[in-house]
Amino acid sequence: MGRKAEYSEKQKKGPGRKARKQGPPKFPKKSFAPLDDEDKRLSHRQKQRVAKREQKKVVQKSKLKEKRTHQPRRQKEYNSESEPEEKQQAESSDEEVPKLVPVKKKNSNGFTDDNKDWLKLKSKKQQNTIKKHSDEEDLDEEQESENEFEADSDGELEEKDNEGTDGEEEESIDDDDDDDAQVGKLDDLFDDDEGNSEQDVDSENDEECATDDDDDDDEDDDDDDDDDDDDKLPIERANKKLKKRQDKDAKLAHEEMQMSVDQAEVFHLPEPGEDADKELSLQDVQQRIKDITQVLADFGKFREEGRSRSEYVDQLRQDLCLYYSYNEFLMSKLMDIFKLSDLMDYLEASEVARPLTIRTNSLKTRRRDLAGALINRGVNLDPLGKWTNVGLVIFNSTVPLGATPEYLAGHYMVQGASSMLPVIALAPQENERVLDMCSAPGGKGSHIAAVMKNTGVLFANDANRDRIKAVVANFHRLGIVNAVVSCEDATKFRSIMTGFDRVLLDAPCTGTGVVSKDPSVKTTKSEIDVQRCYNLQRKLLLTAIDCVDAKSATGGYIVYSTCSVLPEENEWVIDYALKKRNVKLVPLGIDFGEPGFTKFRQHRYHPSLHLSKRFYPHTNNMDGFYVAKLKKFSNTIPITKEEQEADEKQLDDAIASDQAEPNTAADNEEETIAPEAPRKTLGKRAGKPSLTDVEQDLKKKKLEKAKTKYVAKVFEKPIKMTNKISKESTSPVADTPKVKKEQTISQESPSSNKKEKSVKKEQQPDAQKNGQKPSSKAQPQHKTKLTNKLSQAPRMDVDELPLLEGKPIKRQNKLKQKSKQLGQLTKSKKPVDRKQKFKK
Ligand SMILES: C[S@@+](CC[C@H](N)C(=O)[O-])C[C@H]1O[C@@H](n2cnc3c(N)ncnc32)[C@H](O)[C@@H]1O
Repeated sequence: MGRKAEYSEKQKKGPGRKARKQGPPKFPKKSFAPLDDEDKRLSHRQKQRVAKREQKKVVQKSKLKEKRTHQPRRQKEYNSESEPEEKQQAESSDEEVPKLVPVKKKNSNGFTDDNKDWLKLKSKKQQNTIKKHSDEEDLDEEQESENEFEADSDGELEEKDNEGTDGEEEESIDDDDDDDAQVGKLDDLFDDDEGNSEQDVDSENDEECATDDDDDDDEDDDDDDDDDDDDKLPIERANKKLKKRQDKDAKLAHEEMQMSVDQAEVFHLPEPGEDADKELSLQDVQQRIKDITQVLADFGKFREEGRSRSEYVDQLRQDLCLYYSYNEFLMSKLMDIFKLSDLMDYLEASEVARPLTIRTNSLKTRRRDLAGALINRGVNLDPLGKWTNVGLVIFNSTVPLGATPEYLAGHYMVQGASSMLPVIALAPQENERVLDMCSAPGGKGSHIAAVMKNTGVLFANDANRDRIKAVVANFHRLGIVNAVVSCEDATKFRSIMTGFDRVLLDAPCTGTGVVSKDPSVKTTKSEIDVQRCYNLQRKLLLTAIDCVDAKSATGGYIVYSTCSVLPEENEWVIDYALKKRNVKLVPLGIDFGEPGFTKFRQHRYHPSLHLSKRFYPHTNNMDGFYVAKLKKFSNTIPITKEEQEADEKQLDDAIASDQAEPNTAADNEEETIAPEAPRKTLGKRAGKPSLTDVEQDLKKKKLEKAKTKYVAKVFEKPIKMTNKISKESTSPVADTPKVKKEQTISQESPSSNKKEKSVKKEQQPDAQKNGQKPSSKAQPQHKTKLTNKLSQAPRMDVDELPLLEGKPIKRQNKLKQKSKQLGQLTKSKKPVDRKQKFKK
């Protein structure tokens, strides 16, 4: 492109020149113009280089020829020592060039290329001595490569040289077969270039030395590589060099990592009692949990010398208890159930509340309509999952879900996702006879009735008289009309009614699966609680099986469920029933959840137990739950009547002893449940997954204790009201605690303080409390009567009253009412004169 420069004389300027085509560009003469012939004269040094290059090319061509024509001769010539002579000959005649081939055959390391694979120099010294022999040759080669380098920088020259030699090369190649020529040419170039590349290789080695001065191991390899490099093109050499460097870097990085791993600080497991000396923060504990987890993950690698696995596990258990506020018993159980990684996930998930879910009451509305109505009220919701067509998950709401018009109209039930699973597994049919053995507060029972479309008969039973009220209330609200509600001890139900198509046993349990809802489970459960539940559950399950008719046309199924994750309350119970009755496990018809255990520690269960399912908060985002479905295939009992009676007796004894056993729960409850007393459990919120029986007992005890305290405060005060009141009151020892008690009361219920004071004045002293014999029998009887009345009064625990009915608000008022009633009751009995006497 562009115009050609013209170096002739300037054109004369004249008229009309602007209209003419613009002339070629003009340069100052000879500034950028090509050199004339006289200017092409080479300097002395350049001429030398050109001569050298010519000479080299001739040598290369001769070598090429020699290779192809005298291949066998090579070996001989390699051994030849007459290099200088041969070199001279090669310079003198092209025909004699083949004889010169040995010049390049012996490489700088002193052995032939053919042997280089197995020969290696032992030391650099040896290498140097061998090098000396080829010094002369090397000098030449160095000179050549230097020339080449200079020529590279002198582009024009090189181009010219190549042009000059191309013809010759082509000629020599034409002599041979084309393919051979190509292959041969390349091979030979690689063979012959040893001298040429010497300088490059040296410089390369220098570089490497600079970077890896102390890398002696690599030295030999490098030397070997040098030989190869001699045969390579510059770009190949550069590539190889780069690769070599990368390999070295990778090797170094690996070594460094290995060193850092080896030198990594070994986690120090604290000695027993070491923690007592220092103050541990929660972060420290958390870090230690992480460290121990890491050690246990690769015990062989990270363990501290002389420490056993059990020591680490013990420390981990302690730390987990501390961090997540569990007692050691429950933490040990969980550590047995879950793998370490799963355990962490489970514990973490249990710290977080599960999503709030509701179940559409299909007797009154459709899920779509309900969702629309609630969305209009500012509820953000979604269908719960594909597995249910009635569940909705609530993300957030601007209105309380237990007080919406839809709730009050019975369009939905607030119910945990896991609570829907047992009914899905039970799959009740229309017009069947179904028994819900432990029904209160009626979450699953109402679900059953809805699935049955209010047809057939649902028997909803619960042993707890108070809780059964919640069942009635919920059934009314939800429009259930096919239910018979009973309040019986379900263990005796086989003598009440049998022949059911299906039975649901949502058994009382320890509630270890619902710690996110009730964190007290973490610290209150003990071995005895588990044992107690296990015994009751076994008895209830055998009864449930006995109540089912194996010949039912549509059913013959029993579903067993708990909100516990302990195998003792789940797989153990089912395994027991499989042995004692003609039942088999069948699939639940739920396609998620973990399979039930077929073995747990040293225990082995029936293989079909994998058909039962476990649901976990960390895997299913629902409360820990267990569901098993049994099919009764025969109404006969596979054990003899004696065995059956023996089993019954054994279970009864176990249950009785469990009840007599003092509660070892961490709250130091002193009271025990009377064996003959019905296992009255305290209320739960409607729709909330059920609390365990044991837990309910615990709550009951707490509540009763609180109430007893309250009553005692009211009725103990009259202790001071004896005739010796004035004497006693003067005694500082006797007075002090009483004053304290009064203060406590006034703090707790200021409104009733006056009445209490007046009661105190009138009441006779509690002789037993004072260590004296009671003066009259009537007084304790009266007290007992009132206490019993109180204990029979509806429980005031928040959980007892269905949250969704908004009753908890009344709790305080009820207490006040009760105190008022008591006050009035005692007031009416006050003799006036005593009051006046006291005033004086
Ligand atoms: C897990 S809850 C049932 C929850 C219920 N299925 C629901 O979905 O709302 C266990 C129930 O078993 C009851 N229960 C405990 N022992 C019982 C017994 N021997 N007979 C009948 N019911 C009993 C408790 O009162 C408690 O309400």
